[in-house]
Amino acid sequence: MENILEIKGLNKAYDGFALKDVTFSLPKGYIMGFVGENGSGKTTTIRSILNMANIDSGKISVFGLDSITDTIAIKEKLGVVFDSLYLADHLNAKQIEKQLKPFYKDWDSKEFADRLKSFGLPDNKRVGEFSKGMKMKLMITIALSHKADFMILDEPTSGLDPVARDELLDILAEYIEDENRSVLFSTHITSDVERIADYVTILHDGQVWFTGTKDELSEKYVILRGAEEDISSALREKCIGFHNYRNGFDALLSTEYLDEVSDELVTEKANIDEILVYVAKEDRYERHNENDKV
Ligand SMILES: Nc1ncnc2c1ncn2[C@@H]1O[C@H](COP(=O)(O)OP(=O)(O)OP(=O)(O)O)[C@@H](O)[C@H]1O
Repeated sequence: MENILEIKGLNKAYDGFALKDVTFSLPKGYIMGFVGENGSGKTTTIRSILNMANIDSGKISVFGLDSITDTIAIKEKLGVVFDSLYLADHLNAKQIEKQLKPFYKDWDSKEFADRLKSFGLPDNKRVGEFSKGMKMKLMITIALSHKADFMILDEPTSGLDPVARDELLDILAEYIEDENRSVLFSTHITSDVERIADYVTILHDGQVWFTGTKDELSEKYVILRGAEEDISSALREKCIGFHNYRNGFDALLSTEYLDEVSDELVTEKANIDEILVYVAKEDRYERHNENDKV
């Protein structure tokens, strides 16, 4: 399977935060949801892909091209949607087209006009007066008009109402129907990932905690519940985000340890939101223990 995006051993340090050996890839024809707690490094990774951050080490390829030396060729076929509009507020869509067109070999004015119409976007209103959903649609219109084969969206659905979100997800799902195209989108709304993504990458504290298909993720972890006396200390050690409360405990467990689960304990499927919460709890638990040692 051909990869549209390959990130290998990406390291990027800021004061107090670092992306550590970030490695994942996205095949052509698929949508990847990019998730992780606030400050886990999603935007920094996206900025690294776009050559907007000076990476310390690692290699990033987009369409098989190098993200640093082939930036111009990559931009020709890459559509970028940020949650804040990067276009001049005082211009209308028509004027924006005029500005952008010279930068793209394959700019398609008919596609631009047709998309504006189908998205119900006026071409004579200043984009500064657009709603958030309208701005998202305009950025997507631009990506489609220069025939982008890969769309990277940083939190595209945050702040959209449920109807606009639903519409945006439909647009992305339709976009990859042409099997040569892919989408990478970061989000905190994991139900959007459950709904349209084929692949998921979970970033935690600057590191890839999981990358793979959504099915692999849901097969890899379960929630384990029960009374504390029914779990062996060996199995408890293997739990992620173990949390005990008055009537028992819950934790995330890798399915590779299912044969160690006693009959008294209960397992349940875990959704992405739940997985993220257990991963964060594990971290808090470790930190708490470190504090205990001091
Ligand atoms: N230019 C910068 N200079 C210094 N630190 C930075 C810079 N950009 C990001 N950081 C730090 O890097 C860390 C990761 O930030 P990043 O925006 O990549 O996370 P994120 O996963 O996108 O977060 P969120 O979900 O809250 O948007 C944060 O601690 C942030 O303060």
